[in-house]
Amino acid sequence: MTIRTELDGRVATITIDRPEAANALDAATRRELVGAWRWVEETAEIRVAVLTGAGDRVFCAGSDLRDPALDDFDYASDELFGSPPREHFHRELQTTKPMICAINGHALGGGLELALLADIRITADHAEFGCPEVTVGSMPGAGATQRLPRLIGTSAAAGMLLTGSRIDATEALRLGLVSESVPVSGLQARAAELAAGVARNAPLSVRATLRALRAADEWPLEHGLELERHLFGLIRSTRDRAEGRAAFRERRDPDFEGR
Ligand SMILES: CCCCCCCCCCCCC[C@H](O)CC(=O)SCCNC(=O)CCNC(=O)[C@H](O)C(C)(C)COP(=O)(O)OP(=O)(O)OC[C@H]1O[C@@H](n2cnc3c(N)ncnc32)[C@H](O)[C@@H]1OP(=O)(O)O
Repeated sequence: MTIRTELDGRVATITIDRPEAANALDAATRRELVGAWRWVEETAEIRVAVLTGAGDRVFCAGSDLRDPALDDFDYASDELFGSPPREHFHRELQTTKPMICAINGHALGGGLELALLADIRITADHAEFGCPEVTVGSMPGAGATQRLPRLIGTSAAAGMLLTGSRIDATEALRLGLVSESVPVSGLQARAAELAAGVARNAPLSVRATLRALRAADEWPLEHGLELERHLFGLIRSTRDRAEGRAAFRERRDPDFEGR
């Protein structure tokens, strides 16, 4: 097993555990990672997930350049990614629950692309970020060409993707690629604090907010506002909204049940 999963109350942690290979993603690890993603999605008590890597040097070095099984890997035909049809395979790469990425070191290629799937990214301050695919005759294949420019701007993304150059944690913070940069010794504790801050909130409210938030990257403003209005209407009728208002009036902590 090269993907470790842990559950602490309502917080799941997924760890890429191949430090001897810079946490690179060979075929087996990819399959285990998809399985972990699905576990998060299907486990009712999980309200938020943290994705991180083993060790304190590399988060993930991307695709395993030494795995012969990947030499002619084709997403379209692979039973893992080929269905649903290729054009939707990226939908497989996101859960409906919030994902925090605790970037414990260098995030390169597919490793950066995994981090881009998260909703909140915090990094160790020694980490470097890049997509070196073009330097090894490949190209980003798990979303960087679409997600990175939306996050940091086309010019900054082009500078990284076309040269294969890396940026450090300070630059990643300045560009908004990450929201926080901390010493690696405090990274997991900070990720756990953020995760707890999400897990204590009304789960339906969090998931509705996340759904609308994710649309902001892809939808025209008017459509996004319409989605927000629609979701707001649904949340208005939940038991948890009534509980939240009652708890405020009675000066007590709310007891959210996710309904
Ligand atoms: C629902 C969710 C499911 C998600 C499933 C999967 C999602 C899709 C992800 C697939 C990826 C898509 C395609 C992707 O866009 C393409 C790529 O990623 S191409 C690969 C790009 N990466 C690189 O080029 C990084 C190369 N490595 C380095 O630059 C350095 O190794 C490092 C990472 C900066 C670390 O440097 P150091 O600390 O100095 O350590 P070493 O270099 O000595 O490495 C240690 C050890 O690890 C081995 N190693 C490093 N990188 C890789 C790698 N990419 N593949 C295989 N092995 C790697 C290195 O050889 C050393 O091994 P040793 O020699 O000690 O045996």
